[in-house]
Amino acid sequence: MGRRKLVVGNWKMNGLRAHLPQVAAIGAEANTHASVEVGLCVPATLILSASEARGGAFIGGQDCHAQDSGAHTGCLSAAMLKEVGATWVIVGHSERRADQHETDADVAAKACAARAQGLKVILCVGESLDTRDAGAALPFVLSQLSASLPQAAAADWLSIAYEPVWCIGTGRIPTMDQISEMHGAIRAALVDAIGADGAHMRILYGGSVNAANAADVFALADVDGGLVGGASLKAESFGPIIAAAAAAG
Ligand SMILES: O=C[C@H](O)COP(=O)(O)O
Repeated sequence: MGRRKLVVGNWKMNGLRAHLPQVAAIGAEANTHASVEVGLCVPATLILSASEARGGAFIGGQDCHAQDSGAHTGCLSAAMLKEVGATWVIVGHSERRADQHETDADVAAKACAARAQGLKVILCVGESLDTRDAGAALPFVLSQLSASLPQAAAADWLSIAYEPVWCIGTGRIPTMDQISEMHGAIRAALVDAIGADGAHMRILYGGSVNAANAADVFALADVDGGLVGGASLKAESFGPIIAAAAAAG
């Protein structure tokens, strides 16, 4: 469907100013693979300086509040992220769903708030190991997707990341058949929910993506790139993942 590969690093709660040379190196890597859209979602404290060092990569935040402003101590609005240089934001990461008890409705509201500020959004979904082992991964993820999908969802500003919780930071990934099955089901659900534009929306795989498995994952039909945690912290590990996306076309 002509979907451009999208590879995004999520630095989570990692990175100080001393790590900015890695942003520059990854940005330079992005420039050598123009067929791939590359981004880094860094800690909010680094967004401004990372935006100045970003090269060919975009800079994003890792969460935003659903409100534009107000009495929400410690929270950041989409407008605040945008003001310091973010052009994308992740919402609904499983770590926030677990640690901050974010609901599907919260996630949908955050996505809408980001969209209202002109930010592009990566919306995360994914099942736990218990759910996978119970044979309920597909209905769980599709239900989560349906309930988290924001109003006016469209491929030009929204991407979906399928991140099985049991694969995040564990070194485990699903089988290629399991990834294909889930991404195909998400694709069908998107077309069902928003119509033909659902065929253009990018669906990323996330969870222990590394240089050794990226080529196989990115070659799958409905995998349009990756959301990468640990391996995105350094150009030497993220660069080969970007290159694998470029090779997969
Ligand atoms: O947002 C990224 C994911 O949680 C994946 O993290 P990971 O690549 O360290 O497993």
